Amino acid sequence: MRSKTTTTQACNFIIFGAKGDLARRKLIPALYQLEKIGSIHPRTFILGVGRAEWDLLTYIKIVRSSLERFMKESINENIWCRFSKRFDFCNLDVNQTEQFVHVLNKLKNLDLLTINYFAMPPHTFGSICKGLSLVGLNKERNRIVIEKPLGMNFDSARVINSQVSKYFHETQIYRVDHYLGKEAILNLLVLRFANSVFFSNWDNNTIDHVQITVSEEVGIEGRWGYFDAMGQMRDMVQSHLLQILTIIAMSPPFDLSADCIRDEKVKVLRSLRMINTNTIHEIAVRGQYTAGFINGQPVPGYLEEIGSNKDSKTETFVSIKVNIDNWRWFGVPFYLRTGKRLAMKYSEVVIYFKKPILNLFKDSYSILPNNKLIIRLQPYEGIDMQILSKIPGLGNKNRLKITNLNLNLRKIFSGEYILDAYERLLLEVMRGIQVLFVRYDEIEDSWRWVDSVIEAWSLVDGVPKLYKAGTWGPSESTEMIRKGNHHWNKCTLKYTNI
Ligand SMILES: NC(=O)C1=CN([C@@H]2O[C@H](COP(=O)(O)OP(=O)(O)OC[C@H]3O[C@@H](n4cnc5c(N)ncnc54)[C@H](OP(=O)(O)O)[C@@H]3O)[C@@H](O)[C@H]2O)C=CC1
Ligand SMILES: O=C1O[C@H](COP(=O)(O)O)[C@@H](O)[C@H](O)[C@H]1O
Repeated sequence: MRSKTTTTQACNFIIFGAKGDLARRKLIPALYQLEKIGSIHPRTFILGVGRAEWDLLTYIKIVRSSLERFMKESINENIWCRFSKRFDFCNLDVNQTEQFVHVLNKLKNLDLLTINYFAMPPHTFGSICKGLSLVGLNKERNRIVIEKPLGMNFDSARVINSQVSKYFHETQIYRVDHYLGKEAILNLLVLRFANSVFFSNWDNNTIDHVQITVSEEVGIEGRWGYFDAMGQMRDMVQSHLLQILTIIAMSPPFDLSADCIRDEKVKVLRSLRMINTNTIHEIAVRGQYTAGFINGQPVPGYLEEIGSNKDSKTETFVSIKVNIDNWRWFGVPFYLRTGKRLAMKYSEVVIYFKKPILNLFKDSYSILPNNKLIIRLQPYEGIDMQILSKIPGLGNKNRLKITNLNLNLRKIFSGEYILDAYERLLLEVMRGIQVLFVRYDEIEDSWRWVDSVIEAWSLVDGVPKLYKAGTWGPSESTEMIRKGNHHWNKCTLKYTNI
C-alpha cells in the first residue's frame, strides 16, 4: 500500500549543475520516485543546465545511468517512458549571464512556475540569480533552491544571502538542509506538539539534559578538498545538529506555517550561549580519526585519505555541551556529538528526564536512574521510552527493572511509503511550502554561534584529539560529559526489532 498521492502544480524544473554529483546522485533519483508515486504533474518539464556539450540523447543517457547507479531499485520501463520524456538539456556557462536567453528558449511553456535548483558551488549563485533576472525568471511565483554549505562563517553566509536576496524575495528562496526532509525529524513536531504528555513536560522543570548524536561510519569519501576546509563543526554541527536542536528546544509555534515555526527556531539560536577561550576546554572536544576498522574492514586514518595534506588539523569529530540561556532551558545542557568513522551509522536524540525527588526504592536502586525518551532518527526510525517497572513476584522487597516501551515506526506504518529526504524536499518545493527549509536568519544565527566555537579553538591550542576509526571518538569526549555528571547514552539497535 502507498500513501495517498500528493499532486503538485505543473512547473519548469531547472537543474543548474546537471552533470554534477548532487544532481545525479540525489535529484534525479528523487524526481524519478516522485514520478513513480504520481506526484509530478503531467505537464512538468525538467531542464538540465551545464557546461557539458551534450545533445538531448546524451543527457537522457546520463539521466538513465544516474538512476541505474544511484537508485536502490531497478528502473520500471513504464515509469521511465513517462519520466524520460520530460527532459531537455541546455549548454551554458552560468558566468555568461547574457546567455541565459538560451535557458528561456528551452522552456516550452512560459506560463508555468519555474523552480531553479542550484546544484552548483555557492560562488556561482550570484551569477545564476543575475542571469535569471535578466530573462525575467525571478518573477514572484518562481523559486530557487540552494544547498549547504551556505558559507563557511557568518560573513560569507551573509554574502550569499545578500547575493540571492538581491534578485529573489525570501518567500522564493528554499535553503536545503536535507535532515529536515527526514521522516523522523518531521515526526519530532508531532511528538512534541500533538502529545500532551510531552508537551507539558518539556522544560527545565522536568528535563535533566538532552543528548543529540549523529554518528557516521563513512570517512570523507574522496571529498578531501571540501571537507578539510570545513571540518565536522561547519559541515555537520552548523547545519544538521543545530537544526535538530532547534526543533527539540523551540517553544510551541501558534500554527504550522513556515514563518511561525522558523521564528521559534531562530529564538533558540539567539539564546545559545557563546563560547570563548575560557570555556572552550571544558565544554568542547574535537577529534580526528586514525586508521582502524569499520564493520571488520580496515580503513585508513584521516591523514592517509586520498588527497590528504598530511598535517591537517581539521576535526572529523565534535562533541560539545550547549547551553541555551532562555526561560525554558536555562540549566539544561544539550550535548551534541557527531563524527566520521565512528562505530556505527546511527542518529538519536535522548531526553533524560529528572529523577524523582525522593527515592522510595532504595532496596532496589540506591540512586534511581532517569527516565529516558530515545528518539531514533536513523536508521530504523522509532521511539523508545525507558521506565522503571516492578519485577513481578512475592517478597518483601520491591525489585525494579528498567523496561522499554518501544515504537518501531517503520513496522507500525509498514504499509506507508516513506519518502526519502530529497523526495520530500523536492515535493515541498513544488508545493510551495517552506516549513522544511531554512530561513536566512537561521543560517546567520547558527553561524554566529559556530564562529564563536571555531574562533575559541583557533585561539587556544590547534590540535584535535586522535581517535581510532570504529570507536565512539576520543576519550576526552567521555570525560567532557562525565564532568557534568552525565554519560553518553550507549547507542544500540537492540530495541528496534528490525
Ligand atoms: N553531492 C552531494 O551529495 C551534495 C552536494 N552539496 C552541495 O551542492 C553543490 C554541488 O555539489 P556537487 O554536485 O557535489 O558538485 P560537483 O562539482 O559534482 O558539481 C557541480 C556542477 O556545477 C557545474 N558548474 C560549475 N561552474 C559552472 C559554471 N560556471 N557554469 C555551469 N556549470 C558550472 C559543474 O559543471 P562542470 O561539470 O562543467 O564543471 C558541475 O556539473 C556544492 O555546493 C555542494 O557542496 C550539498 C549536499 C550534498
Ligand atoms: O550534509 C552532509 O551530510 C552527510 C550525512 O548525511 P546522512 O543523511 O547520510 O546522515 C555527511 O556525510 C556529509 O559530510 C555532509 O556534508
